Amino acid sequence: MSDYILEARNVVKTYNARGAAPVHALKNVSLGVGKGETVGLVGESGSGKTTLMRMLLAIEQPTMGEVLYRGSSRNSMGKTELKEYFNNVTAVFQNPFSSLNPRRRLWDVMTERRAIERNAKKAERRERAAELTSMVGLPEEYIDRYPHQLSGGQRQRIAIARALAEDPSVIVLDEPMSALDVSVSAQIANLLLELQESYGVGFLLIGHDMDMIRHLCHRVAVLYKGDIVEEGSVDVVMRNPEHSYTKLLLAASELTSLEIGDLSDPVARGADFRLTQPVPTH
Ligand SMILES: Nc1ncnc2c1ncn2[C@@H]1O[C@H](COP(=O)(O)OP(=O)(O)OP(=O)(O)O)[C@@H](O)[C@H]1O
Repeated sequence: MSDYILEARNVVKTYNARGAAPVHALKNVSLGVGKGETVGLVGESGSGKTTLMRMLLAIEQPTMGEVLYRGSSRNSMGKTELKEYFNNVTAVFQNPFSSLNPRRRLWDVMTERRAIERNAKKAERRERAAELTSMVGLPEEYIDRYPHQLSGGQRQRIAIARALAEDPSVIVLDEPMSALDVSVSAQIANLLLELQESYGVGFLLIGHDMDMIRHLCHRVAVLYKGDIVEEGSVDVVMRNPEHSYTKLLLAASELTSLEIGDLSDPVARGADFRLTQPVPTH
């Protein structure tokens, strides 16, 4: 048995639309995330990243192969195991402007699952929401706000807080910084590092930004036309990329670093912005 908390094993996904040729979105993909580990998943548009994410979150079923949580196949899970899987494998999506229900206050947004799964009452939910808000570096009073009263970075913090609500083992992050500007992205990256250090949560980080992947990930996998063409520790892959697409991504990131500054620069990374510091401005 592997040590992965969440794992895709030999996953194939083919989309068949009537009258069109089948789309082989995932050909035979195996990828796992261990406890407290951050795995980067990179690949060009259409390579299958979202499809793999949907399989791992059990939003869709693979055509072949399986998804396992703590070694149990999703297909053979009973009701209790499924509940544990859904509480333990959560997600943060790309766009914090569309992923939070605009008609609900933040305490309600963050603890919805607690209400459904545990029939938790309002007082308990508000208490948990206040804890979560401070875990992600926002003032507790924010729980009574609506999403539109927050900046993009603050909304993404709330989306992360919502994903943390039931103490998950793995969070799948789908390009969580892509709608944010560089300095806010750097602050969110620091928050992820701190959350991992404090709570041992594993991350699957989907993205294109090789600087961010280098900064946050232990391992990286490169998806290309539905296959993982390269996988390994970030250091090895970045220093010695083998596949031409990996080389291309790295070359592109070198160009952007020249334009926007290097993330290894502590100021550009927002390193002075820690959870222990006062209220964030973004
Ligand atoms: N429901 C679907 N029906 C048919 N084809 C689909 C469906 N979902 C995805 N595809 C196809 O599967 C392939 C992989 O798509 P996917 O969205 O997983 O790529 P991606 O790497 O996430 O791309 P992007 O970075 O643009 O989001 C694409 O060719 C896409 O058109």
